[in-house]
Amino acid sequence: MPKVLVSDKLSKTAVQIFKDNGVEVDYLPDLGKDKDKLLEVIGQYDGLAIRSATKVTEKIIAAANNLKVIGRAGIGVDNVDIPAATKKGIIVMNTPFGNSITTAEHAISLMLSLARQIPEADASTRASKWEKNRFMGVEVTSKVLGIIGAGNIGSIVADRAQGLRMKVIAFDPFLSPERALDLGIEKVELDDLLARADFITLHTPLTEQTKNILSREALAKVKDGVRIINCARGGLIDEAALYDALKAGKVAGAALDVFVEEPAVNNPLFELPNVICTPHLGASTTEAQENVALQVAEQISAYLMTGEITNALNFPSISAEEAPRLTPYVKLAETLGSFAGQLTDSDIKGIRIEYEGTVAGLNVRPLTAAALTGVMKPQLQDVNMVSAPQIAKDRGIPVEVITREQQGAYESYIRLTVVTDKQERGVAGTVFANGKPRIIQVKGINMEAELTPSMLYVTNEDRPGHIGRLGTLLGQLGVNIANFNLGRVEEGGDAIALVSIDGKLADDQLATIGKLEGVKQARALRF
Ligand SMILES: NC(=O)C1=CN([C@@H]2O[C@H](COP(=O)(O)OP(=O)(O)OC[C@H]3O[C@@H](n4cnc5c(N)ncnc54)[C@H](O)[C@@H]3O)[C@@H](O)[C@H]2O)C=CC1
Ligand SMILES: O=C(O)C(=O)COP(=O)(O)O
Repeated sequence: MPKVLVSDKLSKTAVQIFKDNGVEVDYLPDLGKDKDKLLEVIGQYDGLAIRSATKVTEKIIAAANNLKVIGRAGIGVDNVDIPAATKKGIIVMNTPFGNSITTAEHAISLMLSLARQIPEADASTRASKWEKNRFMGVEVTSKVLGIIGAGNIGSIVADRAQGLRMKVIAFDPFLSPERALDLGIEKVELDDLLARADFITLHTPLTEQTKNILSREALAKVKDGVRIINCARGGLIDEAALYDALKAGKVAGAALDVFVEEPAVNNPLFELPNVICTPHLGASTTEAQENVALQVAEQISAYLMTGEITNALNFPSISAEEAPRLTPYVKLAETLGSFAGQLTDSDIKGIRIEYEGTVAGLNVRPLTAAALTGVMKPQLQDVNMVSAPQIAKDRGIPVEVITREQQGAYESYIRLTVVTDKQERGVAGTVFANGKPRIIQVKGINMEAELTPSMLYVTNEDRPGHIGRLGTLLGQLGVNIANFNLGRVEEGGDAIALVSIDGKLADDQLATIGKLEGVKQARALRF
């Protein structure tokens, strides 16, 4: 039974869902904050469910020897080292929609709180000061709201702001003009947004491009008296520059749910009266926490129990309907890759994968990942479908994928070609009705062979007596033949024998076969 650790404060709904799906679960919501303890125990788990408090660093991933999936009950995954997880073959998934309404509502709440100085007015009233004249606010109706990042949350904010009769403009290089039209917002450049917005709200992930998007220079360009809301990620604003702009009155107020350092303690911004702070509460409503906990537990369970992949950030999705249809082709692709990989001794210069017939109409990305896994496994034991495409990329191996939906002699087939300095070696296969992969061609030579756990691959010249000699020699070596498959280019030309044998061939047996008259090459293959 797979075992999952919940190391952050997720709704307990998640625990029940794991149990209902036959997954063992340890619910230790404070463990994520203790990185030494996490390091100690992570090796026991197949799955890890987190929010933002657990930092899944390269060190944690290195120790996570059984981990197959990390599920983020929420959106931002900047607390997970995704490249390290990918290299170790661990799927990283999130729940991209479960808390977006809640977070958008938090942004709107903060905007209105800023406009009317509600936290300060509340504190003053409780202190029995009744400072009616001190708290003069601003209306939001007809004001310009500048949204940086009009994705899931940004577009909900736009919708709610339009309900408040605001004019919404947005800077987002990936926002299409059609989508902007749909949302009823004006797509603008960043400088334009800075110059025009009365309120600016940030809704991008933290990336190399968005880090300090509100830099000192950007803050110098804002409209005097702008109010800024950040419910996305701390590093989007240069906090020191914001401090100066608030002090100087250039920025009239800022409402921050997220900070460069979290938990935020003794942050200089706390000293300023025109700043409202919340402790990363954007996603904290009962509804959102139920949504994300339920969703992440379902997603993690589905992956561990059936191979279904949803909302993975480092692997293409595989739906519940697709998973069973893809399974035999995943096996075929990996087998073809393994066949070619075991025969490849020199540096790989390129890999070509052709899908023809029905298979070409399926989701071929997981199949390509499986083929690459097969090719690399003989050299890298730990490679899997998640890590293989990244490893190929890191090694500069170009991977070409060709799909042709029209059917040929077979309803579906896959051909994989590995290109090295010395040669191009192609191997093709199909899946028969029993779901088992079959080899149908090796190096352009047609044959039909089922792949069994232990096989002998022999290339030779097509000469009379060869089969007899090979069979006799195998008998003398005490090797039992389970199946014998043959193919040749033409009479007297290059030929191949693919022999299923019982047990494993020893090195000296293989060397003896290699010396047999007419044999060009003899290799032992394992599947
Ligand atoms: N405070 C909290 O508790 C929560 C914070 N968040 C954070 O909110 C942020 C937004 O989340 P979603 O809307 O779900 O993400 P999303 O991926 O749907 O939208 C992000 C948008 O940012 C845009 N973008 C990317 N690079 C950009 C750039 N250089 N300049 C301008 N726009 C850029 C993208 O095109 C996309 O439209 C994330 O950082 C997420 O972690 C999400 C939930 C809760
Ligand atoms: O979903 C996100 O990106 C969030 O920032 C929410 O964080 P949390 O789960 O509340 O720690």
